[in-house]
Amino acid sequence: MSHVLGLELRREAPPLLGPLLSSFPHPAGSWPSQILRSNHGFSITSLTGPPRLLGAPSKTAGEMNILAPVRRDRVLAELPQCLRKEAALHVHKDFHPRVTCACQEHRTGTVGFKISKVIVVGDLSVGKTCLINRFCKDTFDKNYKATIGVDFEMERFEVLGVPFSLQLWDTAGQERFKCIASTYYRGAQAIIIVFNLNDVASLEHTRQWLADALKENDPANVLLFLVGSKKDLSTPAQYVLMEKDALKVAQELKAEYWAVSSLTGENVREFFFRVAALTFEANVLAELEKSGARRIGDVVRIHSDDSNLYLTASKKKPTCCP
Ligand SMILES: Nc1nc2c(ncn2[C@@H]2O[C@H](COP(=O)(O)OP(=O)(O)OP(=O)(O)O)[C@@H](O)[C@H]2O)c(=O)[nH]1
Ligand SMILES: [Mg+2]
Repeated sequence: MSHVLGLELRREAPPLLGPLLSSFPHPAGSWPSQILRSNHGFSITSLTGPPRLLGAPSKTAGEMNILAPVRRDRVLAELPQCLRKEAALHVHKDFHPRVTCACQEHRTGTVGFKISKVIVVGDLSVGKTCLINRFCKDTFDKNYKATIGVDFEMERFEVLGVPFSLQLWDTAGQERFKCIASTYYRGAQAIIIVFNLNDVASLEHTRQWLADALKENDPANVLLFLVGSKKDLSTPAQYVLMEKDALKVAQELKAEYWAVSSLTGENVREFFFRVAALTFEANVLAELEKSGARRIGDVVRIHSDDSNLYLTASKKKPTCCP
């Protein structure tokens, strides 16, 4: 047994734990992944005081319950549809045929063991924390408590019969905590940029939030979502006006547009299911491309066109199922 950075480690790891934890939350991709990539077969048995930075996530591995079974209401058998066709990552009715086929034939590689990182950014008080809490805990707090640095939630899904996990990173919108939060941007597979549907300045600022997040991530490998929050506070007429502007920004950013209310729950579940489904789809396509390239012993493409689904999903013909 050994202690590394406050983690009590034991050899004899269950085989699934390595890949699961290889993307465990960590500042700038450092500690747990290094431990678990060391091929010694470690497993985490308890946490004896991991390094606590100001603003670092408050949860421990035990609290995260990383191996929790998938809840019945997190099972996706079909592709959830976009909100607005004008600003969607793609508008296909079903999952990519290659993805469906791979899932049926159990050829999804390591996708079922991976945790995909999703970061949520946007101005202070736009409702990022409430959005995550509405989905993950089905709660809503009307009192504003600023997020200090970052926090995260884990959500387990089953997509087309394959387990799939999202790590939702809730970041601080307040300027003074921004530099802490931005150290957690790296390695995101999806970026959710939130603005307040009742505050046009927060929509304007989404460009800067995205630019900052993309400093740490390859634009070709992330899915973008632009989310208008607090829909319950707009009258229908106000909403229509704001939506017009928001759709333009979403098209400019190549992001999929959503409008939600964490107070009423409107569109919250639909939105996160869409995020899970599209992230899963991109992961499986990338995995298939990787294994295909390996099989023919040719060039391994690192950047999959399919992972950037905005308007490009129909570029390739499926090679397995019709
Ligand atoms: N009416 C209404 N209020 C909301 C909604 N979502 C959030 N709020 C309120 O807006 C305030 C800010 O919400 P938070 O979720 O804490 O905002 P945040 O974006 O996480 O803020 P920072 O952590 O400072 O970046 C709180 O008082 C919430 O109750 C919503 O959908 N409708
Ligand atoms: Mg917050």
